[in-house]
Amino acid sequence: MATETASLLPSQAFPSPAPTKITSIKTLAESPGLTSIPATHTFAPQHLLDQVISDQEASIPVIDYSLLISGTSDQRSKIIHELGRACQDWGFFMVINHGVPESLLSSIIDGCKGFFDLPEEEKQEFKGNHVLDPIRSGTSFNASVDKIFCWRDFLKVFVHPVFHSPTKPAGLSEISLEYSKRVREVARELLKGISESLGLECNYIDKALNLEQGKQILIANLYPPCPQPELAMGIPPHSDHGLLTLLTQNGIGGLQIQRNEKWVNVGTLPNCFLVNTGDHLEILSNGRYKSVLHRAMVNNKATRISIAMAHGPSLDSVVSPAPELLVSSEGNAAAAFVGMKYKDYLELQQSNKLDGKSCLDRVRISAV
Ligand SMILES: O=C(O)CCC(=O)C(=O)O
Ligand SMILES: [Fe+2]
Repeated sequence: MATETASLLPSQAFPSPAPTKITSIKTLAESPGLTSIPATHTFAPQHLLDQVISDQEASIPVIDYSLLISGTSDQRSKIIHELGRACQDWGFFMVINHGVPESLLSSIIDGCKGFFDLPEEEKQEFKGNHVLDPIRSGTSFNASVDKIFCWRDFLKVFVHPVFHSPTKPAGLSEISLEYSKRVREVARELLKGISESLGLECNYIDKALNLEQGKQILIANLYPPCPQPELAMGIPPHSDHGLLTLLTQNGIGGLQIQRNEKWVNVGTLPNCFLVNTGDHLEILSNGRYKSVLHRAMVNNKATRISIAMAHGPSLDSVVSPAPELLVSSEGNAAAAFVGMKYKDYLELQQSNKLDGKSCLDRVRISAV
C-alpha cells in the first residue's frame, strides 16, 4: 500500500491520470470538482516568502502621453524628464491619454478570449514548433523545459514587420492588425522621449535599432481562476527581452513588479497602458535604464486576460551600449554589455525557462 500516504499529496488529488499531458490550463481549471492543483503546477507559497505592497503605497509613475505628443515645449520637456525618472527609478510606468480607442482595447481582449475559447484541437493548429515561429500557442512558458508549469495559457504572434495572425476566431486578425499599428505608434513615440531623456537625439533609438523593421510581438495571456492561487504562478519573475512592453488587461489585476526587493501590486486603471522597460533598453543605455523584474499572480475568482505588446529592435540589429553614453564629462565609461544580434537573444530567451534576468546576464560584462 505504498500509495496510501502519497494519496494525500495534492498531486494525487488531481483528477486526470496524466498531468504532463495538459495542453491548456483552461481545460485543467475547468475540470469538475478541482479543489487543489497538481504537483506539476505547485510553486513555493509566495505569500509566505515575499513582501508585497500595493500600488497606493508605491505611487507608480503616470505619464500623460498627450503632453508628449501635443504639449507645449515646456510640457514636453517636463514629460521627457518624468519618463527618464520613471525608467531610471522604476522601469515601469502607466501611460494615460494615449489616444488608442478604449473600444479597440476591449476588442483585442475579446478577440484573444475568443481564441482561448476555441476547442483544444483548433488551438493546436496554431501551436507552432519552434520558438521563432510567427504564431505559437500553448500553456506555461516553455512546456518543453519548464520544471514547474505556470497557471497560464498563451498566444504569441509576430505582428511586425510582417503581420501574422491565427485565422480563428473570426475578426481577430483585423482587430489585431489595427491594435498592433496603434500601439506600435505609441511605443515609438515613447522611445523618442526616452532617447531624449538619455541625452540622445530624439530618433536615436528608432534609427540605431531600425524600428521601422522593429519586431513587435503580441502576447495574449489567459489566467483562469485557480483553486490554490498562493501555490501557483501565472508567470514567474522575469524581465522582457525587448525595449518596451505595453500591457493592457481585462480589469482583473495580477501583475507585480519588483522594486527595492519588494513586490508591488499593480492595480487596474481603466484605459491605460502599463509599460515596462526591457533588456534591450538596459543594454542600449549601458545599464542606466534597467529592465524591471515582474511576475503575474493568479486568483481563485475571476479569469484574467492580459495582452502584452513587446517592442524590440529589428531582428538583425546587433545591440550594444550606445557609444555616446560611454563618454561623459568624467571620462570614458566601460561598456557593460557585449553586442548580440536581437534574433539570437530572442531565441535564447524563448528557448530556456524563465529565470529572472539570467538571459541578460549572459551578455553582461562582469566587472573584474
Ligand atoms: O500578465 C501580465 O501581467 C504579465 C505578462 C508578462 O509579463 C509577459 O507576457 O511577458
Ligand atoms: Fe513580461
